[in-house]
Amino acid sequence: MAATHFKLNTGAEIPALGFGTWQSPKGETKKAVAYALSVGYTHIDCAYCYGNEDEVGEGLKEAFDSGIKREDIFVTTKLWCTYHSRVEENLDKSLKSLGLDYVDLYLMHWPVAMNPFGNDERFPKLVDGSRDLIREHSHIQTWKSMEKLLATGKVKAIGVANYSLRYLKQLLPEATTVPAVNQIENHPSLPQQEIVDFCHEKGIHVTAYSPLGSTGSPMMKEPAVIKVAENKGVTPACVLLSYHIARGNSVLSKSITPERIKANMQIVKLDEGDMKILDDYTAELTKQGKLTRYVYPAFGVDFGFPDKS
Ligand SMILES: NC(=O)C1=CN([C@@H]2O[C@H](COP(=O)(O)OP(=O)(O)OC[C@H]3O[C@@H](n4cnc5c(N)ncnc54)[C@H](OP(=O)(O)O)[C@@H]3O)[C@@H](O)[C@H]2O)C=CC1
Ligand SMILES: O=C[C@H](O)[C@@H](O)[C@@H](O)[C@H](O)C(=O)O
Repeated sequence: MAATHFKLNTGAEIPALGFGTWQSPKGETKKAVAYALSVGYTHIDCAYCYGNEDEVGEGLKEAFDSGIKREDIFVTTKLWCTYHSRVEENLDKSLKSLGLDYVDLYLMHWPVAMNPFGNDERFPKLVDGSRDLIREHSHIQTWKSMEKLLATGKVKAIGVANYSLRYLKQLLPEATTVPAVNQIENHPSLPQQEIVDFCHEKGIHVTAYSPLGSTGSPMMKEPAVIKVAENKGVTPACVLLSYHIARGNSVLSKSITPERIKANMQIVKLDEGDMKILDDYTAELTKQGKLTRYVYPAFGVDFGFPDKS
């Protein structure tokens, strides 16, 4: 059987499969979250910048009212870039919207600070249309503020997201607390094996995001994925989600469609032969210089990912 949980460096367990909420629209998010929890998801991934945490909170409330216990659900949310100098304030806003008094995991969403006093609360821009960044506020400074949250009891663990090898190597020598998690884009078109290996070596759990290739699930059409799905008699989505668990990582999938939410709970154990087909596909893309990153917001920052540097 495939793993259902992984242990974090805090000793807590993170469910291997999580439910994503990015781009879940207003009017749909509460239903999607409540449905996901009702069919057995135990891990919900949120973020302040998704602008829908109030509806996620309503979905959580519906689940708690139905008898699901808070301690049985793993909730992650993320510090947004305009709050790098006001970390606890951003956490408090998320907790209020979510209707919770703690989250299981609090992540730095991107290792770059944006202007807290700019022309937009979440996405401030300069007159030339570029993002209004505070380049002199380093991600290490932000991490030090996040470390202080542990004593408040409002977060059970802290971690990072979108950290490349370069950024991890800058952070770790300065960190008092090793991040519990690095949440990164991951799928056979972008396995980021060097980051995964480094994180595993340092006791940092990896969570894969956009496993289906994000909006429109483009990864489901890849012939290698379809081949493994046919061999195993499962769906391409099942292969794409199971791939991470076989690599020792948790995975987040998002949907607002009830049938898909339920179908995405199917995880199977991929064997060496299945993984070889997917790894060969990655090797071929690498050879052709065709690795694909689907999520790369226009910060105008070199985050140190080799495919984007
Ligand atoms: N830390 C970070 O910076 C990031 C974190 N994340 C997190 O990871 C989560 C997952 O990643 P996300 O980018 O949303 O993308 P996913 O790879 O989960 O793909 C979501 C898309 O696939 C569709 N879909 C879902 N299941 C199926 C299925 N079984 N068959 C066909 N289509 C399907 C969804 O459609 P529909 O909803 O219409 O059903 C949606 O269009 C996010 O929601 C977020 O929580 C994601 C990106 C960045
Ligand atoms: O979590 C999902 C993504 O990182 C998302 O939060 C960003 O892409 C954001 O929309 C942005 O434009 O910076």
